[in-house]
Amino acid sequence: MLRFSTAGESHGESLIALVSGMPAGVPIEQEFIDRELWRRQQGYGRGGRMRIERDKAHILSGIRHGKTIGSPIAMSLANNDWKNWTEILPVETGDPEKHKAVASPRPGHADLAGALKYDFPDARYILERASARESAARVAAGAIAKQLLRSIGVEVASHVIRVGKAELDRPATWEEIAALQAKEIVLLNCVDEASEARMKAEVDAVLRTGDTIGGVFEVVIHGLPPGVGTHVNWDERMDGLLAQAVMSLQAVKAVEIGRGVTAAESLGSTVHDAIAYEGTDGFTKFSREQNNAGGLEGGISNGEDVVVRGYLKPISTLRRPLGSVSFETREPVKAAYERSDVCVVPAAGVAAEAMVALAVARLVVEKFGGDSLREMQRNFNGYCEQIRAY
Ligand SMILES: Cc1cc2nc3c(=O)[nH]c(=O)nc-3n(C[C@H](O)[C@H](O)[C@H](O)COP(=O)(O)O)c2cc1C
Ligand SMILES: C=C(O[C@@H]1CC(C(=O)O)=C[C@@H](OP(=O)(O)O)[C@H]1O)C(=O)O
Repeated sequence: MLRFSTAGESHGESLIALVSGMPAGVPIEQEFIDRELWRRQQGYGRGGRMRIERDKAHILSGIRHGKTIGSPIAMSLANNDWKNWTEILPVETGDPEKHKAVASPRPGHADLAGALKYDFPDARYILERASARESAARVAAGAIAKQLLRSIGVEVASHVIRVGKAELDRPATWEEIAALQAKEIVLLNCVDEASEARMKAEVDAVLRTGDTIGGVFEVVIHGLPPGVGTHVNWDERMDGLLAQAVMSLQAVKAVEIGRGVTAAESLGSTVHDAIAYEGTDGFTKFSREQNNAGGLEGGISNGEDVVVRGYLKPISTLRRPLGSVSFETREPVKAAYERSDVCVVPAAGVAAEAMVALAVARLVVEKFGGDSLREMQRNFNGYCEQIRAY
């Protein structure tokens, strides 16, 4: 089974990503992993920390001569900011005078719930792990999954469709979304310049007022054949697995598959994607004129693009903080503020691509099996032949 986990705290020495269950023989480009890490660091509205970090994956195991060898893949990512925290957060017993307490919990962050749960007098050790710094390790792991998917022609990409009240005002094509991944400057990762300008204005407004803003990103999986995922068990449905994968990202508060949200207020006759048999150059001759289902029916891919949206709440650390209570005195105080991002929708979209790629790669490995890439590709090609001849 393809699995992954991460370790590391925001201001610790490094992050770790561990991916196991990858078939042997998958070509892995270091440059691609680092490019994905770079993409996650972009976006208009990020805070001072992104000027300190230059994320790069250091491969520790599982890859030799540019290919996976079937053993677990371990990668480390250095935190450049660590050197500024070695005295404040030493591994060995430290000087209590140097401890930098987070003594007034931030509404919306993990501070209060975490301090209560783990029995800490302040929230420092909670935010260290709750921080979305961890999503960098997910992106390194996701870059491995993406390279596996690429070897059977499956691509994953994302774009931003909303920042605050500014919305992308037209549908985006796969080609436009895919082209965004190659862009050198990522403002708000939007396919439409005029919409992006309106999104930027939303960020500028909160930068002025000391507030923060959320939004919506969309992840698209392109080139997946029908039949991945299953209806037979609740915990094997692809829609459920994608929802969990994306919802687990920091600040994501809702996940939508296809037109899931507006479908709830629409009629069946307009929502469902009528089936035709037109002889296209797809996996089969069955086709659809629209894709409101977002490529999934019964938790199974249906051959259309799989479309997953993630809804982000506004960032919880505010330059103009909300009311809180001091852990020490129990008196009303303003919530803690050191520095913060104000908008992370593009970055969250890149992290969600990684989560989606990992979830789909797991299902692909389950379906097509394979200790080696050649074995997996043979099974994949045989299956494609079978559904073509259906
Ligand atoms: C890429 C990214 C960057 C983030 N940066 C910040 C930040 O600078 N400040 C902050 O308070 N929250 C930030 N967050 C959100 C918090 O990590 C998140 O709200 C917190 O861990 C609580 O989890 P929850 O919102 O999922 O409940 C970021 C989230 C993402 C995805
Ligand atoms: C470090 C990253 O994001 C961090 C996520 C984050 C949070 O609370 O989630 C808080 C900020 O950290 P700091 O307090 O050190 O500025 C962000 O910069 C990153 O995305 O790589």
